[in-house]
Amino acid sequence: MSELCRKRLATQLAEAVAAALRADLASHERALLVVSGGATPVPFFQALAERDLPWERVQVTLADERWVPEDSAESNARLVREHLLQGPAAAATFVPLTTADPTPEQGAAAVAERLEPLAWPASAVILGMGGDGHTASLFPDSRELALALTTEAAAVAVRTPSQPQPRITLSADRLHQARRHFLHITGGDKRAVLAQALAGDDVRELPIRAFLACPLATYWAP
Ligand SMILES: O=C1O[C@H](COP(=O)(O)O)[C@@H](O)[C@H](O)[C@H]1O
Repeated sequence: MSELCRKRLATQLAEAVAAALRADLASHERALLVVSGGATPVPFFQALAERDLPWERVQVTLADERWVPEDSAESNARLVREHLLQGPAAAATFVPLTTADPTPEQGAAAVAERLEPLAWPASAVILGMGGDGHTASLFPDSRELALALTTEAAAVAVRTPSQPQPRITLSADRLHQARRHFLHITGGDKRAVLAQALAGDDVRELPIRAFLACPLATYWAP
């Protein structure tokens, strides 16, 4: 049953995101979509790829990325290429968040430069959330959490003791600027974390709280 629910959820989210892109493309030449990685978005990517959109006018980037090669099983870019940029959606412009530099600290400036020409503010940001309340790569134990929550820079390199790889994340400021925000989560554990986040206000404890103050269309299924 939960598999069917998650599929329906992904379809409904894809319809809402496609509508957002269509609305912005009616008045702008290009529209930017910011997606998250992890396991949850796969059926959403597949459903969105099937939408009838002028994909050649759509730009796609990531909310965050592990600093790994694109062919790594851990790469969010690989996930986007394999599940979203398929069929007509392959005509979209995809801007990944990694470079050939050995560390995200060395690559962050080049990534920021690559992001600048995109059609900001993004039409939509689809956030995920981990069981620790992280979203994008804003983790409770990231050394650069305070920086990522306050900087006006587009992207921040982050080191997180709980995570095996260094990462790069869009800053909270850049994510906040989007015209629409969606949260895509599944399962009872994440519902409980969201309920906990809604009941408090310390962003450093549960970074998802940074996005609860403005409209956050929440898509949840068991
Ligand atoms: O590490 C990450 O995790 C979150 C949630 O992933 P999920 O597998 O639990 O869906 C994701 O939003 C983020 O982009 C990703 O880098």
